[in-house]
This record gives sequence, C-alpha cells and structure tokens, in this order.
Amino acid sequence: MASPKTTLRVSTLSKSFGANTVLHDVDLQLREGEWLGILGESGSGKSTLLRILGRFLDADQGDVFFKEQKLKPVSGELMPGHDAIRLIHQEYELFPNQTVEENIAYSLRFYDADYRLEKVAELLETAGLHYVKKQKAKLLSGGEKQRTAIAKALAEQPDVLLLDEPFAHLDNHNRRVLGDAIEALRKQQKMSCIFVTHESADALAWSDRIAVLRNGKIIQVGTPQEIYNQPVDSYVAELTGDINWIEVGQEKKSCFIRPEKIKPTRHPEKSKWQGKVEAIRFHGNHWEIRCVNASGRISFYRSRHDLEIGQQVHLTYAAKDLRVI
Ligand SMILES: Nc1ncnc2c1ncn2[C@@H]1O[C@H](COP(=O)(O)OP(=O)(O)OP(=O)(O)O)[C@@H](O)[C@H]1O
Repeated sequence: MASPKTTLRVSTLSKSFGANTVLHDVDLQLREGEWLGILGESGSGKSTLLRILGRFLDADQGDVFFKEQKLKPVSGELMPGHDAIRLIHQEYELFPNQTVEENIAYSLRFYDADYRLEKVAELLETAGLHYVKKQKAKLLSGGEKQRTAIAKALAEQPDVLLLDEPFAHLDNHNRRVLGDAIEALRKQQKMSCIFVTHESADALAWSDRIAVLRNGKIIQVGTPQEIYNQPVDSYVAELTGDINWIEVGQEKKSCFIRPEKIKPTRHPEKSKWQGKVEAIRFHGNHWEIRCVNASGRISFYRSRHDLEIGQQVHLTYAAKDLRVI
C-alpha cells in the first residue's frame, strides 16, 4: 500500500527566545487529510510551533516543508502567513462589527455573487451558525466565535488548517457543537489540520494521530489508542488519563494500570489486590471507588453504587493490562 502523502513536514526545528529554548529538534509530519493533535501542557511550546508552521515566525534552526517545498523565512516580508495554510488564533480574528455571514462572505469576496451566497449558506449550515447569521461577531458567545472563525477560514479552502486551542474556554455543550461542526466540515472539505490542546480528552477524541509535546520536545507520536494504551513514559500516561501504580512479582516491578481495567471480585481466589474502600466519588457516567491498603491506593470505576466506605474489597485485573514503563 502506498504510504500517505505528507502535506506539512518539519525537521529538526528549534526555537529560542533569548536564553529560553522553547522548541528542541522537533520532527513532525502532517499527512494529507489527517487531523493531528499536538497535546502539551501550558508553556510546552504549542503556540510557538503553530506560528512557525503558519509562517508567522521563523525558527532558529530546521525547515518547514509544504508539499515538499521549503517555506521561505518570514522575516523581512510584509505579508507573513501562507496562502494554503490558515492559522486560527485563540483570539479568532473576526471583524467585530460585521455579522457572521458578512465575516464568512469576506473570505469569498473574489468569487461571483451566486457562488458566494451558496457557499456562505453551506458553511453556515454545516457549522451550525444559521441561527446567528445576522448577529454581529462581537456579540457572539465563545463557541459561536470559534465556529465562525473556522467557517471563515474554511471558505478560503486552505490545504492546511492550524487551530490554536479550538476547544479552550468552551463548556461541554459548545465543545460538542464545535466538534460536530468540525467533523461535518471535515467531511465536506478534504483538508489537513493541526490543532493544539492541553486537554487530553480533546486530543484523544478528535485526532487521527497525536504528538505529545513536553518542554519543547516531541516525546511520542501515535494514534490516540497507542498514546493512551502504550504511553512511552509515566508523563504521557498521566497526561492522558488516570493511572494506578502497582508493584508486582517477587522483584516488585513498578507497573501502571488504568482504573477502568480493574474490577472487584467476589472470589477471593481471583484477588490480586485487597483493601478497604476509602472514598466514593460520583462523576456522572461512572463512580470512582478509591481503595487503600498498607502498600498504597488503587482507584477503579464502577457503573453503579454498590460498595460502601470501609468495605473490604478484592480487586482483580488481567496481566495484559499492566504496563511496565
Ligand atoms: N514572543 C515571545 N517572546 C518571548 N518568549 C516567548 C514568546 N512567545 C512565547 N514565549 C515563551 O515560550 C514558551 C512557550 O510558549 P507557547 O505560547 O508556545 O506555549 P504553549 O504551549 O502554547 O502555552 P499555552 O498552552 O499556555 O498557550 C513560554 O515560556 C513563553 O513565555
């Protein structure tokens, strides 16, 4: 099978601000049609990387290739950016006094009126913005602004969309609406996207692949399942979800296991860990049960509340779900 084509590629990219080295030797490839999530904590260099990819900032070392063409440096140019690559900042860049439909139509100003009207209507529909199409951008909610900015960018039909924290500051409902809109727009228009986020749930849900950035270094790239189930180290394991540390075997090897892989059992002979229920927390779609014994603590999830604080429990898990790092 032919390997997928690369849209955007960076090799050995480094960037410092004074003595602060923000990106170290970053290698990354964005495949055609792919959604790549860059997951990292605040200050890990995500926005800096996105600005370099969008041609708003020059790297100190390394190159950016768009469809295997090396991008020219930005410095000294009047117009930063790139025609085929659209970066959407956290601040959205909308015209505040223009309506939603005027903002989107602006990106289509060089097309004839019929096409423009048709395309604006299509984007309003897909991005779920019909009900606010006559609203001035400055009066929109955060989620509506974000969707308008994405629809506006997509009207230009870029090859690559770069999104800086698209889900930041959105409540659960708006996250879902934005996610659905992105998914619908993605189906409609074949393009590649890099989005940065510090929320592992967003990276896991919306990426084809995830690159984990820590202190300016890419420490793992993989599918969401690989990143979640086979993290390269405890940092990635803890960044992407809850974990329990367990010592196993004679040599007390330190392993981790996700809480959803642990179950209580009524059969003591199957028990791999036993202890007392210390806390029960309700999380809406599951209960988190935290247990304690002399050697430590273990948390696991339960769909129903059938255990009591202080109750002795036997816990079991499959050996294949233990991970040694
Ligand atoms: N123009 C600049 N001049 C000096 N330092 C900068 C500049 N831009 C970014 N930095 C520094 O680079 C580091 C990485 O910043 P960056 O914005 O890329 O991180 P981030 O991962 O996007 O963080 P966040 O999630 O908080 O937005 C930070 O220490 C920041 O202070």
